[in-house]
Amino acid sequence: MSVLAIERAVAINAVLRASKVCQKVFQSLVTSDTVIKKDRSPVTVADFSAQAVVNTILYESFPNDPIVGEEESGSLRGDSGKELRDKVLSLTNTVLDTPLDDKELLAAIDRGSYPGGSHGRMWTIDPIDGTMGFLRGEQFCVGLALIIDGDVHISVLGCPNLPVDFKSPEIERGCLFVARNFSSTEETQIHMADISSSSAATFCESVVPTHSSHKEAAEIASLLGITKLPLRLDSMCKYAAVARGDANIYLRLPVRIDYEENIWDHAPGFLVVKEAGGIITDIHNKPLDFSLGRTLKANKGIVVTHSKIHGQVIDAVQKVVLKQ
Ligand SMILES: Nc1ncnc2c1ncn2[C@@H]1O[C@H](COP(=O)(O)OS(=O)(=O)O)[C@@H](OP(=O)(O)O)[C@H]1O
Ligand SMILES: [Mg+2]
Ligand SMILES: [Mg+2]
Ligand SMILES: [Mg+2]
Repeated sequence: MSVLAIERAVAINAVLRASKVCQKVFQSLVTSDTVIKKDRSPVTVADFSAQAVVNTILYESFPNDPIVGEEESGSLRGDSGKELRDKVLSLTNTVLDTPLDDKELLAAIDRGSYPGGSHGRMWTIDPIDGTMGFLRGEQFCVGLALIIDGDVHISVLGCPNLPVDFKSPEIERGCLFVARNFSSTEETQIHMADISSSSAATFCESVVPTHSSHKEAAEIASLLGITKLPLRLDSMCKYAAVARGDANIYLRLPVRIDYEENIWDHAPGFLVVKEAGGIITDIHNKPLDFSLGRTLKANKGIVVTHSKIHGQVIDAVQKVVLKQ
């Protein structure tokens, strides 16, 4: 059996079940299923439930592994949280083999409170990445990664709404990306599209302009001679799109100087791209450092490309963003 084969299988099971939760909610979401967090971002019953599902499944197999998860159970507690808690609980129990009670649900969600760091094993989970895309009925994903001593070793991205083929999106949707170790006959190996000149590239960016500067991305595209329209996708589906050749560049350009990217927003996508042959750095051309806690404190922004054009793209990014 290959290295970390059990972790890989458990992670796939966890992400598939959490993706099922998201799909169930997706068809019947109402306003009261969503709360606005302190940073004014939304979180839905599906985010809480998907985190409870993943954390429960991880705990069954790896009770000693800490978890860095996006969500916490504060708004599900007490009398004020009862309505939401009941919804999250019944949703969670539709996909688990052994049902949880109230207390176990809250404990499962809060098992994601690990502060992160540079030593040993830890999982990181984004139960729904692209919650705004999820609410719009567009792209979102469930992202899970295993980090050991600061390096990402396993990652799984469940993308329930992603077309299997962008050329015919109406035919089939729903993709699961797994890194690393291509293994079975049911899996298809993906690669970055080969490209030698950045002018021929398609670039990916966030849908929401407060998550990544559209204006600066357009200036970078113009410097590189790119004429194709950007592919705007919510969530780590952007990493997946670049990894399988739908696009060639993913730019995440800081809008706020004080914003630190979360490790769960990038570790799962990072390994999918890396294994498909891509290069991932920040706008300073520094490698991403997942060993510094819950955020990528030492990095600013994200630049993902094929190795052949990474230098050209970084030069353009630095001219526009850093005025170098
Ligand atoms: N200011 C700022 N800058 C950069 N990133 C931010 C910012 N604010 C929030 N976030 C995080 O963005 C995550 C989703 O962004 P995406 O680019 O993947 O999707 S989107 O197109 O913007 O919806 C989103 O992840 P989810 O909360 O899991 O959806 C946030 O963690
Ligand atoms: Mg969020
Ligand atoms: Mg996210
Ligand atoms: Mg999220």
